Amino acid sequence: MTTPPPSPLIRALDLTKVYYPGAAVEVRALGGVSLDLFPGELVVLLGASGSGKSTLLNILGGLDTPTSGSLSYRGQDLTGADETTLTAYRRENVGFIFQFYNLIPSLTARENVALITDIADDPMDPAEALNRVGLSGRMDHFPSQLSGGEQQRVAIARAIAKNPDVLLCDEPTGALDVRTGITVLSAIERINAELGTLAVVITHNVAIADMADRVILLSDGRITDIRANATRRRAEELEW
Ligand SMILES: Nc1ncnc2c1ncn2[C@@H]1O[C@H](COP(=O)(O)OP(=O)(O)OP(=O)(O)O)[C@@H](O)[C@H]1O
Repeated sequence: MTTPPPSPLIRALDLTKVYYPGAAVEVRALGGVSLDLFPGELVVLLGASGSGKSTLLNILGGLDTPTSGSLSYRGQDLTGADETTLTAYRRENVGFIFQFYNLIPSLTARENVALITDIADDPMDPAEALNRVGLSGRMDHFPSQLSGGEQQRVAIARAIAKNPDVLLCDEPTGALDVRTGITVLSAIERINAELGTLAVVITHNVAIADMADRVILLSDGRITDIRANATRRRAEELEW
């Protein structure tokens, strides 16, 4: 008897995205992307600047809608969903991390995380979320009292505190030096391992691809290769 393949958590079929930034100007950011993402995997989305990585991630997370194609989450079709449905999808299932941390300067690390846990259905304690990213000793610090890497880890704690199934990370180390970037990638790796959160990490840094289960290469709005790493390198071992 053969084991049936696992069901994808997110399925994207033939996604296109066309922007019209000015009269008679058309930018085709995605040219037909099909992709299955599975529970618990760590995926790196690799591509040059302008290849469509952020556009794809934003559509996968319900922050943006495709021009054509379809998107489903756990078999629920989200294509053409209204803003209320997409907001519920994001709020219940998706944590986002961006290059810049977007923390509220007048709130402590714990309070920044609590902003989310206060409105989530089944959140973890803010202290637990901060502990999971190695910041148990920094809970009552304000963002200005934290390093860039620590601020990004607060942002990760905020993203995971609502127990999402999906963590979407857009250039999470883009503003950080190598050493600090690695502490941030280690935190993402730990969340993926301990909570089984599907993690998708956008980067243009080839070295980061080694920490993934699968690497998806994007070029000119199309997937040009999907490869599985036979073994994953630990974030701690990465160099660039
Ligand atoms: N709101 C928009 N209006 C017009 N064009 C856009 C818009 N957003 C993105 N684009 C264009 O779509 C293409 C893909 O952009 P996207 O930001 O997805 O690429 P990226 O791979 O994430 O790039 P980077 O690594 O530089 O962030 C680019 O040519 C970009 O200029």
